Amino acid sequence: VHVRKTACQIDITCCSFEDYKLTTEWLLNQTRHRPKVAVICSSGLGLLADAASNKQTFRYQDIPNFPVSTAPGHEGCLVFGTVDGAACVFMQGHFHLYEGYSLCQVTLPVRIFKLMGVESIIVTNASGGICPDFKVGDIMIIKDHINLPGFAGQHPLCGPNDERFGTRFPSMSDAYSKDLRRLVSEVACELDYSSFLREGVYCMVSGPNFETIAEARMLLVLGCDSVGMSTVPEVTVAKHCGLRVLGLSLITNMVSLDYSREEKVNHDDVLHICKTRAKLLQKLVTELICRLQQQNINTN
Ligand SMILES: O=P(O)(O)O[C@@H]1C[C@H](O)[C@@H](CO)O1
Ligand SMILES: Nc1nc2[nH]cnc2c(=O)[nH]1
Repeated sequence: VHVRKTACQIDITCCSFEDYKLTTEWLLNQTRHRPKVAVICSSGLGLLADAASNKQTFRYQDIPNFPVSTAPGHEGCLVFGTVDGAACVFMQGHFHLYEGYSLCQVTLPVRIFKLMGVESIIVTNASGGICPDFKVGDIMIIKDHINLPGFAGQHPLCGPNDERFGTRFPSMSDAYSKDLRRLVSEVACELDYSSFLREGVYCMVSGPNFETIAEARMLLVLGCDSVGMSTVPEVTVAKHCGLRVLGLSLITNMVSLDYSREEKVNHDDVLHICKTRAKLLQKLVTELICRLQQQNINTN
């Protein structure tokens, strides 16, 4: 892991291809699992890994080059296991800009998954609802995103491009796989989730503060349906290296658009809603992985 200067002379920590390879080989030497699906579990959603069997767990602090989770509600464990015979890897907790990590560190696991042979990645997060039709507890399939830090140069692909991962100028017009979105909506309908299933645009802000009312109003005008502090860097890097991406966002609070509203959002409430909805999300993600596995069997 190296420290280098960006064009504006900010020190950023970044990784070389050899760093990614070293961590990948270290993990592959410790486990027999060869996952095709990776799941990033956000704040309070580590439980998504509980449905896996034959589990093997590594603490982030024990994995070479891995950052450690400092955000409350993030267990900081990498869990390998099988779901309905499909080998998967789950990140129980992920990394955020507001923790002081560079976007290279935030996205490091995604490139390791790629080198391991992962093909599809399911990214989850907790977010605040901007769309007035949304309700707390809704599950939003991410259709698209707005990379607000990226507009200001905080972008995980800034710096020298390594062609072994992907092209210098990747397209992001189809960042979230249409097939996976269709499949997850079918699964959600069968599970009778339609009354709280949404689809929309997720906007990333750096955090760590929640939005001012003026910022929330601006996000509404910009076409955002929900806002959070993660996901976009991981998705951008996943898309860059050719992974199929599905994003699921749990609406944990409604963002205030009104100066007269007294209610204030806080992280404990976010974690509480995650806890109450984690089982539902777990069922959805597990069923989706089973379907992907069946499709694989049928197409091979
Ligand atoms: O890890 P995610 O993005 O799901 O967590 C959200 C954003 C902040 O980390 C935190 C705010 O409560 O929840
Ligand atoms: N930025 C932001 N992140 C969140 N994560 C969960 N809720 C929120 C929210 O209201 N705003």
